[in-house]
Amino acid sequence: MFIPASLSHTSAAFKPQPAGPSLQGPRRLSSAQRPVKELLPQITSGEAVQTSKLPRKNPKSAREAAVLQLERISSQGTYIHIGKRADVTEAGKPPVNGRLEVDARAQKSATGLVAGVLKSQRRLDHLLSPFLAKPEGLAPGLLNLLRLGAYELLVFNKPGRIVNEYVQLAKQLSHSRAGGFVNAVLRKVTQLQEAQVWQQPLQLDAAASLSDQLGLYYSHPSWMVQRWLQQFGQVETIDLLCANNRLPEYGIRVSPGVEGGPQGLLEDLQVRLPAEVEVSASEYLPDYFLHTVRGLQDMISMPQFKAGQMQVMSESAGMVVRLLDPQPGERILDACAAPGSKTLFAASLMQGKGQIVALDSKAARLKLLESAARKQGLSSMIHPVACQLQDLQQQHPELIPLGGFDTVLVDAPCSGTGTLAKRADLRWQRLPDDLSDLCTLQATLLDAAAALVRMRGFLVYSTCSIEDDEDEAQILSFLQRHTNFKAVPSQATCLPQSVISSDGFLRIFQHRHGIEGAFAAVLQREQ
Ligand SMILES: C[S@@+](CC[C@H](N)C(=O)[O-])C[C@H]1O[C@@H](n2cnc3c(N)ncnc32)[C@H](O)[C@@H]1O
Repeated sequence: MFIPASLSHTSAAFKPQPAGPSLQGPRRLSSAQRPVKELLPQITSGEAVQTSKLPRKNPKSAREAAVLQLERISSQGTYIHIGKRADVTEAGKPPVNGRLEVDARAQKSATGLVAGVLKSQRRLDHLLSPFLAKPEGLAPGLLNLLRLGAYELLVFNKPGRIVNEYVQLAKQLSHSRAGGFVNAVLRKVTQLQEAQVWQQPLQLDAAASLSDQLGLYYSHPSWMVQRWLQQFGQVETIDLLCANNRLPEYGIRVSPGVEGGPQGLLEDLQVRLPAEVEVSASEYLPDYFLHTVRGLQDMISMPQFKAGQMQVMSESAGMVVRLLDPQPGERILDACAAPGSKTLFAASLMQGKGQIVALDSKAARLKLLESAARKQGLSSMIHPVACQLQDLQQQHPELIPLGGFDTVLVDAPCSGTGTLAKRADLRWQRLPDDLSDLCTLQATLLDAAAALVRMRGFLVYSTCSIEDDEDEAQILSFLQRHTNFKAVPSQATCLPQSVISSDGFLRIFQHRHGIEGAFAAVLQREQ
């Protein structure tokens, strides 16, 4: 079956073109696709390219920085995306290889290359594999370098002379003979570039599994695609895969004290922002957020950002806080708080009155929350605690108000499948078994949280997942275990109707709403 280009909703990086050969690899290899081993047996089968060194500590160019970032992701799972401090990893620690020496522009283009390679990885590997005698034996440094070269050639259609840049990089990072190997492989890739292989539209083969074919073409793991096919059907799954491959857009929360709110800030910013920046008031939370389609780096280099007048935060996360509806004077427990964007937004709505206990099991991530709270002048309202939620009663009984908290937020650890456009690496880091482990943890956290809610108080559960098991099914199962709680349907008073499901939950899908996928439910304790 042929999927017409109009169904593909592709980004610039995935522009469909008129008909071409099937996405299944050719059955007979053309000369362009014969393994390089036949040309360079002494290299591909030898030790030289199997033992490439890690890149230097301080990269000098965007491409070298990109290899370094890809190495970090493979070895430490640390993905640094635009909008995050480049010297702090997801775990809240400085990256082991230290600061990058490249300037901000080169760093930005390195980050773009890395995200592009990660989002195209499966298809790139498939196209590279006929040229590699033993792809699994290649040192990761060299494989990542080939992926980057193939990405620039095939997706960006860069001229063939960039092959030489990758050859020099391979020699510098690895071994002089690796240069010859990279040259041979990337020369083969330029032949695929000339044949416009990347631009060929998806053609489905009835004999092969749909999830494998979509997974390969749109570079996602087949198990994820399989789940979404069951949940959404074929056409919507393709929309979802395309949405995950688009460039991410970012929400910007505007601090409450800013004169004129988001609109006022926008007018202030427009005087200084370069013309190519695309930013407007948020469609979903116009009183609190801006939405940046392009130019986040420019936004965060503005003095208003440094002065704490705006913070990077997804509008989906913002809507969870609107559901939480924090009121001045309340005692709130944010049970999975770090790095703290929801705690900070909630505190900023409480007009300086009340207290939020910001608990998280990871002390390093809580440090980020503490420093942001200081910067935003909210420290006096936020009490950070490094502790597992299940241990709070035992370890810190003094933090629990008599009768319980007015509201407890469980922003649970989850698969993050709503955030795949931003977290380009996540699709490869998640494994099918993670889902059942995460569901078990989410249920444990919900049970522990239930015991901390006061009578007639609220429990708000949220995820940035679009998986039913972690969302609706998790809540239905909680309500069966805790018959003293009831679900409170969300009203369209503080949120647009379009994000509220027929069950009354907050339900955002990236391909339907154009912002990060998320879920939230409000539950009330009745007895
Ligand atoms: C989705 S993140 C929270 C994001 C945060 N609410 C925000 O808006 O910035 C989930 C958090 O749960 C924390 N966590 C995991 N297991 C936990 C546990 N047993 N008790 C408390 N926190 C836990 C993780 O360390 C992680 O920071």
